[in-house]
Amino acid sequence: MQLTLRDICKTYPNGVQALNKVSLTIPVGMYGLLGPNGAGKSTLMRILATLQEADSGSAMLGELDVLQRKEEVRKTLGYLPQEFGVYPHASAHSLLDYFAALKGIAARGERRDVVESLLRQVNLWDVRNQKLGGFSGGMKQRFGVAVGLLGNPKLLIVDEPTAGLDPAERVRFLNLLSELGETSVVILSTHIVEDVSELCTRMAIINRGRILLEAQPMQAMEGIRGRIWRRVVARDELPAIQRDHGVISTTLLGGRTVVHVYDETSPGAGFEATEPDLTDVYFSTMAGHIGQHVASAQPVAEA
Ligand SMILES: Nc1ncnc2c1ncn2[C@@H]1O[C@H](COP(=O)(O)OP(=O)(O)OP(=O)(O)O)[C@@H](O)[C@H]1O
Repeated sequence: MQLTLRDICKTYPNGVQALNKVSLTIPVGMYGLLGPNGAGKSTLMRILATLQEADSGSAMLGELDVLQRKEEVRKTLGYLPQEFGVYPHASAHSLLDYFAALKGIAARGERRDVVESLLRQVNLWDVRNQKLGGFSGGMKQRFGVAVGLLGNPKLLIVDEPTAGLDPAERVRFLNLLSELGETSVVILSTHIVEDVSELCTRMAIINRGRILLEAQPMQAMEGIRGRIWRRVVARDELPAIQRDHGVISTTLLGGRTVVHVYDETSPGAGFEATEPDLTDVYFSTMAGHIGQHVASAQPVAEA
């Protein structure tokens, strides 16, 4: 089973074209959708979660038409939005039980078992009777995952999940997600490159409503090997370097500026070749050095 998107378009009434002919093939596993703020990620996630209409295009989950058969999709869908509003006075146990009932798990015994096993899975069983209002951001996220997993979804949509999590909670959360990618299509929308490089076997980069690159992270990094050059520069050298070279990113390291340049050959003295990481893939794509035509030229092997 896979999720196949074809030419999905969405323009908001104010004229913003949030999605422009988005086509993707998303197999079972963890799939990263990476892009900057305003790229269109949330719009696409909401459309796939049946919360918003596309103007045109199609989305098929196996044989199921996601854009038309909304009721059926909802039965097999888990959605973890950017902001997960919880009822602060409800306990984790009572609220999950309530959501389970809404999801159609009617028999009380079955519901009790499902709720217990999910709370254990997300490591909230010990605090099940505490009020959600007192939970940390990470605990709320994990509670959101438990809600998203009700009914064993075939399609799980996770929108910018790690924003605001401290490093330990983030690791715990990503580990939890990676367990899920074994049997379902899991789409992780994020602007954090590390979330994708740590978790996803496949990914796409989106900007201004367009898919710029569809690739496997490892292959994409391999594809730009030998073309990423690094140089540590003084701040006043930066404008000249930006003018003369294809600078894809500048970062600070211990107060110094580190420049990464995309070039087929050495850009000159002072630059050293560096092992590309997914951040280089991301910025090379955003700068237009690599893109759809490059990725599609390579056969995509099964993960
Ligand atoms: N309801 C709306 N009405 C008008 N424009 C909207 C609406 N929702 C989003 N947009 C615009 O559509 C574009 C895509 O927004 P979207 O929220 O899908 O991006 P995103 O990639 O999820 O960004 P972020 O990471 O900031 O949430 C942006 O230009 C945004 O301003």
